[in-house]
Amino acid sequence: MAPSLHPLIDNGINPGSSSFSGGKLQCHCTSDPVEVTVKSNVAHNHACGCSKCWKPSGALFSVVGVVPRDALSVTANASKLVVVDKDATIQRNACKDCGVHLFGRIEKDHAFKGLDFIHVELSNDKGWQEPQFAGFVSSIIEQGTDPKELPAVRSKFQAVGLPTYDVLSPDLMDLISTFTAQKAGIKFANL
Ligand SMILES: N[C@@H](CCC(=O)N[C@@H](CS)C(=O)NCC(=O)O)C(=O)O
Ligand SMILES: [Zn+2]
Ligand SMILES: [Zn+2]
Repeated sequence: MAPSLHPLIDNGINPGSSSFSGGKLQCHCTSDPVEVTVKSNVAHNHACGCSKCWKPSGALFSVVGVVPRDALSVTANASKLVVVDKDATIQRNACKDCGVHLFGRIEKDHAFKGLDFIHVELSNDKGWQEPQFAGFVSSIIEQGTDPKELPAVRSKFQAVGLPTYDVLSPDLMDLISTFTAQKAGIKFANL
C-alpha cells in the first residue's frame, strides 16, 4: 500500500469555505482533552514534510496553517500543554499525554510573529481553508523516506493540485526576505 501523505490530501482536496470563521480543536486524549478555540479561518494552510511539525500516525506530512494569535485561546485542560522545543523559532505546544501539537507560537522577532500555527484536522468543524501547497518536501528523506520515492511523492501532490516546494511557497519566501531586507534597512530599487 502506498504510504499516506496525509488524510486530508490522500483522497483529493476538499475546498474550504470563504465564509468560515473558525472553530474548536481538540487533542487525541479520550478523557480531559486539551481544547483550543480559534475565532478565525486558517491561512497559508499547507503540507509540511519537516521533522518538527506534528503528523498524524502513518502520515509522511503534517498539514499546518496560521491564524492570528489574538484569535486563539486554550479553552480546556491548558495544564496539559508543554512546549516541545524551547529553542525552536516556533514554540510548539503539545499535549503531554497524547503528544498532539495544539498550536505553535512565535515569540521572537520574525516575519511570522503574531501568527500561531495550527493543524485543522484536530477540528470537527467544516470549512477550514484547504491545503494550498506542499513545503519542505525533501525533508522527509531526513526522516527515512528513500530519496528514490521523492518523484512519486511530488507527483501525488501534483495530481491533487498542490504545487511542491522544498522550503516554502514563493509568496511566503518573499514575505520572509522582505522582513529580512526591511530589518537591514534595505531600500527597494525599481527595476
Ligand atoms: N530539514 C529540517 C527543516 C526544519 C525546518 O526548518 N522547519 C521549518 C518549517 S516548519 C521551520 O520554519 N521551522 C522553524 C521551527 O521549527 O521552529 C527538518 O526536517 O527538521
Ligand atoms: Zn491529549
Ligand atoms: Zn514544518
